[in-house]
Amino acid sequence: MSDAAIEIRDLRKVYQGGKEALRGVSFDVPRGQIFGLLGPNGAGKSTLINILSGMVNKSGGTARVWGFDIDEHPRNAKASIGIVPQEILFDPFFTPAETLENQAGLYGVPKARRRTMELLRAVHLEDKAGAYARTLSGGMKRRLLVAKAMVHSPPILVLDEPTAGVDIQLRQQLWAYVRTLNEQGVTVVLTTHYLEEAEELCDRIAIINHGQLIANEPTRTLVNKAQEKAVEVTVDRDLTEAPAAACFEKIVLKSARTVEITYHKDKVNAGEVLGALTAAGLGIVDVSTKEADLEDVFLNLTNEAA
Ligand SMILES: Nc1ncnc2c1ncn2[C@@H]1O[C@H](COP(=O)(O)OP(=O)(O)OP(=O)(O)O)[C@@H](O)[C@H]1O
Repeated sequence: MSDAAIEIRDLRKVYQGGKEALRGVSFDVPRGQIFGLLGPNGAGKSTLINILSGMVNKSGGTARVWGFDIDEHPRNAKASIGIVPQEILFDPFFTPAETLENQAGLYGVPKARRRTMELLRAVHLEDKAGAYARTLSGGMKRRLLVAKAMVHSPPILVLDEPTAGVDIQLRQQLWAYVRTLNEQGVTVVLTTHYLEEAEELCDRIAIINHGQLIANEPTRTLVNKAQEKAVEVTVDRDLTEAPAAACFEKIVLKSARTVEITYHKDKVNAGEVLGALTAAGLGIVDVSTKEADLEDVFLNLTNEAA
């Protein structure tokens, strides 16, 4: 069996009407990781996830989930994955406990192996076990969806835009739970528009744009690819204007003695940037660097691809 939790090869989807949502996407999700699938609206992320969960039929290519081909072993493939969908859909007249029991029944989980209360506790909903689903807040419903995706204890959990409409505190709780699951061995795939979140959580990130894969790398490597880097430098005297040098991409006077300099790290290094300040007759008192964030990488890559 392959080491990948999910293996996707040349996956294609053409919707009725001719829209090409996926144009031959191939990648692996390694087991045990938190894997981020990023891309702008309409890039094809939900289509890809819906193909894995059996909700959308692919037009071409292959996909294996936990080693099971989705065409040859659809039941095993489905049993290996828990999906938290983008849309919140519940029967409003079931309570959270009933919702989980029903889902467990659907997956054939024997009564003795059901973990309804344990799951509700994990998502901080134990005190809502008997409340109608319609009385839950948006964030609570979202957490119930995560619990629902885990009732059959799948080795892979997929979250499609899980934090849309979830406030910061609940988001932190949700991520804490996702991290705990991951520490227990669950492979996690998440799609998100929150690049910072992907950067903070994911071991590896793939980016799709217009139905094509444009990046698939460890998060650190991807972040390192951002070519622009900024340093904030405090100098030893008041400045009336920002000094100029050829190696600065941009320089901004932040206060009388502080400048922020942006440079291309593939063209110059920080030493040369600071050297240019010294050459201008300034003494350097303090330096702090600003890490490039994923937003920069993402914009660079999507622009390149366009
Ligand atoms: N059922 C459908 N019929 C026709 N076109 C569709 C259908 N579902 C999605 N599409 C189109 O396929 C493309 C990919 O959509 P998809 O929902 O997979 O993107 P996404 O990356 O998940 O975006 P978002 O983050 O906005 O959900 C879009 O252009 C979308 O309009």
